[in-house]
Amino acid sequence: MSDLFAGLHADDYDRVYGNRRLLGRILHYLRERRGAMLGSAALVVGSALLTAAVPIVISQVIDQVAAGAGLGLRLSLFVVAAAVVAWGMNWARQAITARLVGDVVYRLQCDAADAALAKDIAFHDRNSVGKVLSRVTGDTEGFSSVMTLTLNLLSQLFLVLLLGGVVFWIDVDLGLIILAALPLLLGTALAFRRIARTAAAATRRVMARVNANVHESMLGISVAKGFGRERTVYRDFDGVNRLSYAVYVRQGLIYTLILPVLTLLAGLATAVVLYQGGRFAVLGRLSPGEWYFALQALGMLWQPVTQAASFWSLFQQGLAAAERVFALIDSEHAVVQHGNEPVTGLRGDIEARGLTFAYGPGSVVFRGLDLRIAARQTVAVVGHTGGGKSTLAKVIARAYDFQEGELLVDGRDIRSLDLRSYRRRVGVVPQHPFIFAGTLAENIAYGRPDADHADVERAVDRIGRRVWSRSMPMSLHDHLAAGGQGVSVGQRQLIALARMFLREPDIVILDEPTAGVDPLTERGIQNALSRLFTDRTVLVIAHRLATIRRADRILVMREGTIVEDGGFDELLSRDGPFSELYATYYAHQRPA
Ligand SMILES: Nc1ncnc2c1ncn2[C@@H]1O[C@H](COP(=O)(O)OP(=O)(O)OP(=O)(O)O)[C@@H](O)[C@H]1O
Repeated sequence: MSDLFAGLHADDYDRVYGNRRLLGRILHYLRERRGAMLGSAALVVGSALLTAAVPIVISQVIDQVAAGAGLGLRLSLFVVAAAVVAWGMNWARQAITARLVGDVVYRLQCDAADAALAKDIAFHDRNSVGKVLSRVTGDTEGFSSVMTLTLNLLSQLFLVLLLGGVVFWIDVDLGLIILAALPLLLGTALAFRRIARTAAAATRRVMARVNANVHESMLGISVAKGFGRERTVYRDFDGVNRLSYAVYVRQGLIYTLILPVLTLLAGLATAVVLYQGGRFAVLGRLSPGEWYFALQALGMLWQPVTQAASFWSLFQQGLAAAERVFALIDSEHAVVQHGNEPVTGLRGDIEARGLTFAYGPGSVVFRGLDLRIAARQTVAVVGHTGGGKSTLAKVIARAYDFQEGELLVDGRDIRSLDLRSYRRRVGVVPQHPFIFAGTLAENIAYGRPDADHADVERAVDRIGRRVWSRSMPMSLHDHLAAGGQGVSVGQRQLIALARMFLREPDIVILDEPTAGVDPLTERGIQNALSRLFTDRTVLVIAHRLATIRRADRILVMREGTIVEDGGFDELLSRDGPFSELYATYYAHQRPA
């Protein structure tokens, strides 16, 4: 069994909080709802007093009857009235609790979504969409149940203290008997606590894994179908599902032990109080009414404790869920800035000095890289796959932080610049630009929501009306689906370029698509690119001959090192890595 769970270890964003820290985080959210908490506390006191009054009054009635003093109709009516008012108070308390929990969960979901959005790309590389989704939604819901449960239990705790106090007041020895049983019960519940909590954490993680698996399978369903790999996808799912089954069964077996053990202990304690209370009553130390009250009080005392234990599974799952949400909110950013100097505009001078970057232990991409790109230069980065071209671009775009060396932009340490305003001045055009749900115009204006329709039209003009209207049959008002179904690679690139023209970044980082577009569209894209490339620094991961010809400078990357650096004609004449690359890859391309 232990091997089976070996993969379900906590990762960086899944750390285990100590109890005190976890409580502190929960209280942080409750503190803001102080008014509701106070109202709820007042109702707890009121309803507990009335609930406790009922067995006290009944014991009085019993004693009156035993003493032959009549039925005590007024006292009986009081019992009814007290029960009704206590019910009303309980209802009001639960209504306040529902509101309170709703408010806290709303805030928690906002914070979790905000944290997920603020995380750097390194985080999103390591955590699948399904995993993040299950934290922002499923885990916050899990936490809401633990809050409701805890607030209800806290209200019962007050009743427990009240009833316990009255039993002590009636007879200290009887009180001590009940008190002696409590540690036994609590000790047993606590013994289950640790093991149940570990099981609950494993359950949440395995659920996140199942969600992530289904999500990713569905994302890649067209590729899977294209290669006829549905059975493999199913087998992968089955593996995760079997693990989930095993984790759930183990959790179920642990929880089924808790309630019967606690009920057994409760039964034993009742027998002792029944026997001892009966003896005291026979000896005249207790009245029959007091004996009845002690038994009633014991029943009412066990109730919240056994309830707590029977809800233990939910409680543990909720705590584990809360822990995971807080871990997401509290996790540190991989991209760390040392300063926040605002960036209003960049000349676009980029310099790397002894730059070392690794995605993780053992995956160093470049070590001690030196590079200088002058402002307004167009630099084409070429090289075999896996050479580190995209990684260099991502580090300059500040999607990832580097480990050693320096990266200067306009002579300023990149870490001293305000991240948000720096990113605003850097435009990234990925190979497959993402299309959001919305109109074509909204997609173009994505990076500048303040842009009006005339701005969008101007951006399209800068791409070139002829190429635009030839390649884009849809109008600017047409609606596009999220993910861009029905939008071709070339169309995506044109949309992304229009986004850049609208945004006017000072540094452009562009990853050319490798998928072929027709020669006419390619020529259109190339013309648009040459307009985009003027007056700004451009780093382009080039796959097209036309692009590398247009570049001021070409960098050839191999295994994280720049093996050649120079102009097109210069490199071609050298008979080095570039001319080799040219002969095998670029020479056959038609000039655009
Ligand atoms: N997110 C990641 N986590 C870990 N390793 C990565 C990650 N992305 C890339 N790598 C590794 O870093 C190295 C450089 O990858 P990079 O994507 O920068 O190469 P590239 O030259 O852009 O390749 P291509 O032309 O295929 O896009 C490769 O060995 C790759 O496996």
